[in-house]
Amino acid sequence: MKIAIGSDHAGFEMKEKLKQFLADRKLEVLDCGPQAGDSPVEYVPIAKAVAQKTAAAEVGGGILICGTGMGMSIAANKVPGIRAGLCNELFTAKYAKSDVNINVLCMGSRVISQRMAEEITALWLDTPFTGGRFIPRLKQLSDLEAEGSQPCC
Ligand SMILES: O=P(O)(O)OC[C@H]1O[C@@H](O)[C@H](O)[C@@H]1O
Repeated sequence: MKIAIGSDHAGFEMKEKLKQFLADRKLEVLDCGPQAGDSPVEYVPIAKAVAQKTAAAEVGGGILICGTGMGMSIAANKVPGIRAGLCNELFTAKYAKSDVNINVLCMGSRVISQRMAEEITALWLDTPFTGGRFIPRLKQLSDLEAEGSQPCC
């Protein structure tokens, strides 16, 4: 499986180490930038690149890292087809995958350690989607996405 990854300047170092972590797990990595972390990088274009590649099924999933992971998750969720989840601890990571089947994992490099980021990434990769009662809930999410901001009442 191929994973797209991206960060802003705050997440650059964590991204670089996660690339190696993914490669060690025999995963192909598509780096959507940046190529250096020594100057400011806006998170929105990077989130857009990773999310669009994920939504287009060019990759099997995406990982985004900024200071908190919050901006990245909000930006990625603007792309149709994306279920991005901000996971800075293990419990959320497990259920974000089993129940919500998030296709983009977002983390905060100023919130968690590299070790925790790797544990969260492994849990996200290894936890299967439960399916069953969660499938109609995901359908409701995509229906809501299709509705957009049209007033319903
Ligand atoms: O380094 P500065 O610009 O202060 O902060 C960048 C972080 O602030 C938030 O937008 C994001 O989490 C981003 O990573």
